[in-house]
Amino acid sequence: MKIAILGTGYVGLSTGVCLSQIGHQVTCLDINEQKIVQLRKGISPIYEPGLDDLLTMNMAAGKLKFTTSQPEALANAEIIIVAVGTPQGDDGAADLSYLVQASKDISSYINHDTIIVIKSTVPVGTNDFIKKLIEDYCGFPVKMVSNPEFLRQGSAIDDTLKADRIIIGSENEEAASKIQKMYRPLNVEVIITSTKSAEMIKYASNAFLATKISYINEIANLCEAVGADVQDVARGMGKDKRIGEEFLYAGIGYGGSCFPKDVKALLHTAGVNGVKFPLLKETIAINDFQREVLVAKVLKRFGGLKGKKIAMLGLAFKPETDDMREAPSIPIAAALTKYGAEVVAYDPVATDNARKIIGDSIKYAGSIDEAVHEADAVLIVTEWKEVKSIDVAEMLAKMKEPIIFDGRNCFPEETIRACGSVEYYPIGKPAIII
Ligand SMILES: NC(=O)C1=CN([C@@H]2O[C@H](COP(=O)(O)OP(=O)(O)OC[C@H]3O[C@@H](n4cnc5c(N)ncnc54)[C@H](O)[C@@H]3O)[C@@H](O)[C@H]2O)C=CC1
Ligand SMILES: O=C(O)[C@H]1O[C@H](OP(=O)(O)OP(=O)(O)OC[C@H]2O[C@@H](n3ccc(=O)[nH]c3=O)[C@H](O)[C@@H]2O)[C@H](O)[C@@H](O)[C@@H]1O
Repeated sequence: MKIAILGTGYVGLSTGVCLSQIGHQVTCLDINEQKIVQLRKGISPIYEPGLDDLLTMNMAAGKLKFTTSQPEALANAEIIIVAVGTPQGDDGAADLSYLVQASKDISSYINHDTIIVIKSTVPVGTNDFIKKLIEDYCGFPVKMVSNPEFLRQGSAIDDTLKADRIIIGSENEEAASKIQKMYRPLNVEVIITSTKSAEMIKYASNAFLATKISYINEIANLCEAVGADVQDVARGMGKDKRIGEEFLYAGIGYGGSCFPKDVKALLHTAGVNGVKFPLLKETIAINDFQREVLVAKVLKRFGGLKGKKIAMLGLAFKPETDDMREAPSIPIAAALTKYGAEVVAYDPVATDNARKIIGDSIKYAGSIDEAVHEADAVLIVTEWKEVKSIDVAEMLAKMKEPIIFDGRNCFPEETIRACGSVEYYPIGKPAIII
């Protein structure tokens, strides 16, 4: 099938690469010329494991193209997939301005048979609104499909090729069946719903996962108060199939480009529809609180931070990505510097992006060794493999004081105990002070 995709962010690019991989002819369109120039050279603008190989392979096979030209991408496309950003607006609602512009862009190039697929995360009712907008413009009925995306950054390709489910929301049977056919080579379970239910499935899923994280973070705080171990508790809970083992990792709160904005957008949708949804308000409040627990522990341990060198290991909002959007490292760096600490951070891939957001208020190291050299304490912010596989004893030997605040519970108790003299402050379990 001939497919055009608007947007070459995480979603547009991963979708484009995977759809070309399963035999479709895909043209990705972006308004960002710089991204397209890079992509045409086979260089991905994002760090995503497995993406580069599929990108170059499918480009070389002539199945995947990149352009800034609307006629080139849109004129002959049977299916147009919209994967532009829907960031958080000032009032918490999703900002649909990119989507509206993209829809106007599409309007000039479609015919009666073109199927328009909205993959961006959009509030309930948006597909109907976009359908009307396009129809007002082009003057004939259009076929719309809501097809929300569930990939995670860092495992986008695997999540797309081996998805748990594909949601197809449409009031048009023919369009739904064509999109089902488009995905058939993936051999993934398809659930067909109304467009409104499909839109809701996306927000309900993200908000549920965010709530699960806030729940385990609250349990972690309680574990600390009563002397239990949240990792044991999560393991014990997770074995119950009704609960599940995933998303029970206590830490320093959820970040990223989606959970924070999507929970707020769902709360906004609830509000405008007269539903209070106090649970979501608590999910957000707990997450805000959780982002401060690590710094609170540092302050409790040191009193003031003037003259203290603090090493931060990890900046990205999670491992295997260079994305810094809503990363917990941002408020943590701000708080540490506010209290007078000299902060030296290390991240394997997110440093350039971090510099754009955090700026020069902290220093950036080129290695873990450089970051921890003569540090008064280390803060573990992102659980990169490189961080988890540190030789802890060796690291402690390079520091001024052997003190670790671990926001991601990276090290087993035996590893820490084997280090000799150490102060280790994890999340949701007793501190180890030897
Ligand atoms: N990042 C993620 O892991 C996931 C994101 N989503 C949702 O998917 C959507 C896209 O997310 P990302 O890929 O992260 O966004 P992004 O912000 O990284 O990329 C969006 C791209 O769209 C381009 N764009 C904007 N207007 C355009 C237009 N008129 N024509 C062509 N291109 C245009 C931008 O230049 C940009 O390159 C959002 O609604 C997001 O909530 C859903 C699942 C996962
Ligand atoms: O809509 C989206 O954009 C995507 O949002 C999340 O994916 P992503 O943000 O890439 O990353 P996650 O792995 O879900 O992690 C989100 C945040 O939660 C945190 N987290 C995750 C799991 C956990 O157990 N504990 C925890 O603190 C992570 O550190 C990270 O900050 C969802 O997992 C995807 O299904 C969804 O498609």
